Amino acid sequence: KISHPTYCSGPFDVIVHKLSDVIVEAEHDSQSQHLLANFQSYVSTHPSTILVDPLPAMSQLLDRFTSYRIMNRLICSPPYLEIHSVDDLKRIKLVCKTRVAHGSLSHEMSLIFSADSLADIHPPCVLQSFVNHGAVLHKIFVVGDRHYCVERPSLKNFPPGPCDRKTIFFNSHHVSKPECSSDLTAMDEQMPHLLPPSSEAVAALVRELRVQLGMALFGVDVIINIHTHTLTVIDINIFPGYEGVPQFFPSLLAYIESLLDTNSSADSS
Ligand SMILES: Nc1ncnc2c1ncn2[C@@H]1O[C@H](COP(=O)(O)OP(=O)(O)OP(=O)(O)O)[C@@H](O)[C@H]1O
Ligand SMILES: [Mg+2]
Repeated sequence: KISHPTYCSGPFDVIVHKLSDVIVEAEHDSQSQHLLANFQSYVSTHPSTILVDPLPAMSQLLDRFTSYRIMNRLICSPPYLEIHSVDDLKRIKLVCKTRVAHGSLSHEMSLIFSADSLADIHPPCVLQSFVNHGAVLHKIFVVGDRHYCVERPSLKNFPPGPCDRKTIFFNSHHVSKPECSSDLTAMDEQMPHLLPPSSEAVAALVRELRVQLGMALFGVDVIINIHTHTLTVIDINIFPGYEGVPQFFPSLLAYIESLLDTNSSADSS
């Protein structure tokens, strides 16, 4: 619609958009490229229009190579696997995720249980250590300077030690959507419910991520390691579906108002 002259006329004070699909499609589709170019040119020729969120910042989250590097910078350590003995190669547990982080194919994942099974992966992809977390995912939804935490089902624990399991292929949306139930999320053993992450830790994480990403609307998926109780970020999402967050629209409006206030006081000074 943006390419239509009447939609471009504005003037707009603030633009909130969800162009993630278009950015992904623009890789191979000229109509999407055209739409993005029009959008960018509107933004460049209207510097007083506030854009939530800038396209380059969003693009970072569409590529797991980039977004996982940002995620890792938070704790300032490169990812590594400790391989103490040849036996360790038989007990690795990895989650394999596609490089592209958005769109239907991006949710096709696999769990790898041995070095031999690395033959099952389809690059480009990331391999992340699988962390036992008691099948509870904490989704944090960020809306400007506010954020909300929602609990969701998640992958169950897998016993430590060597195992000869074959690769498990799964679709992430079949394990962590609000109402979904799957064999992969049903815990076999009684697992004491871990405390949710502390609100201070979550607030600090969100603050840091907002700076690193330069974005206002995004989601962070965190789990709690059942062995170390460490808060662990496993994924960052572009403009997530804010279902389960009834405060989304009021918060978005409050955020937009605060942007406009800041803008008008900057104009008058
Ligand atoms: N490192 C990990 N350790 C344990 N479980 C993991 C790990 N990474 C992902 N998972 C499990 O896989 C699910 C999907 O992971 P992820 O959030 O990366 O996928 P996604 O397709 O981006 O999903 P969404 O769009 O809901 O964020 C998580 O909800 C969690 O249950
Ligand atoms: Mg995700």
